[in-house]
Amino acid sequence: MAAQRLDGKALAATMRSEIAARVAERARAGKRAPGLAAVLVGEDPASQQYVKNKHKACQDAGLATTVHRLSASTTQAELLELVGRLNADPAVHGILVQLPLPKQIDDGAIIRAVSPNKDVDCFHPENVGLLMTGYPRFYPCTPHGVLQLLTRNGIALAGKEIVVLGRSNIVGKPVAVMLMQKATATNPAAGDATVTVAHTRTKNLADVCRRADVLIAAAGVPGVITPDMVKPGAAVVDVGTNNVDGRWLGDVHKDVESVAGWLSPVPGGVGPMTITMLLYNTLDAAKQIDG
Ligand SMILES: Nc1nc2c(c(=O)[nH]1)N[C@@H](CN(C=O)c1ccc(C(=O)N[C@@H](CCC(=O)O)C(=O)O)cc1)CN2
Ligand SMILES: [Mg+2]
Repeated sequence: MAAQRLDGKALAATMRSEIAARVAERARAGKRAPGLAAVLVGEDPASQQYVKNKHKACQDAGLATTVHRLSASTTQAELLELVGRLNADPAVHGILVQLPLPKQIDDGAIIRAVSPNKDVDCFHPENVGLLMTGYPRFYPCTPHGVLQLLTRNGIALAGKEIVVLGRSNIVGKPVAVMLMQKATATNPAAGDATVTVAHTRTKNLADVCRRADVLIAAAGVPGVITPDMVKPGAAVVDVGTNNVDGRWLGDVHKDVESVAGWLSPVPGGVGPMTITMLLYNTLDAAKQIDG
């Protein structure tokens, strides 16, 4: 039997209208619109598309959004100067600097320069520390999108065996932390699950993955998860967005569809949820800053 679809496009549409309703409510109460400043350095086509999609999603939900486009030859000092101005601007509640940055710029220096109160990507070490200790200021967008996609489709996580394939700072590490943490009133997006992180040096990868009730594929390698690596009936979340010859391919091989119980598609799974959780964080930042 074919796996049930974890439809990120549909859930994103539902959640974006929920966010739009809350933004409209704030406007009726005389509050300023949550403001997102997106910074794009260079001409990478995928990054341009992601920023365009983020900008449009913000506009559609009633957020105030500006895109700052800088040339590929921008210096680190120039970018730091822009980030400093955005940190000081009261109309800006959230700042996102699209990654990757050109090689002359140290990503870490820019991430650390964004005010932690406006860090809607949740990349700043202060926010990573808060997340790690169970007192999140924000949740990182892709990991939060993965949790929402599972829980809002009725997939319970507490006590489950979850395998995360990938250990990046943006996805693998934070999603593993969120999935293993205890859910509390101040940390609701937590899985209470038993989590294993697998990566390029993992021995017997297929055996490890086959233990999973929930498998999160975030390796960045097209088709790396094959049917023999999946427990029949497992929920499989594909975080891979690999552009191969102009087509979007996930990390999960198409034949997994006949083994998994649930499967998120690429495109239309985690990607739209990542953008939605950015809107969620920008609204949250506005609440934290303006009340
Ligand atoms: N500052 C950030 N940089 C990057 C992040 C991030 O969260 N913050 N994540 C990735 C890229 N990313 C968001 O920026 C992202 C990737 C993919 C998608 C998406 O919607 N993908 C589509 C397929 C592509 C398409 O149709 O355009 C999908 O899966 O349906 C959204 C956001 C690295 N950089
Ligand atoms: Mg760099």
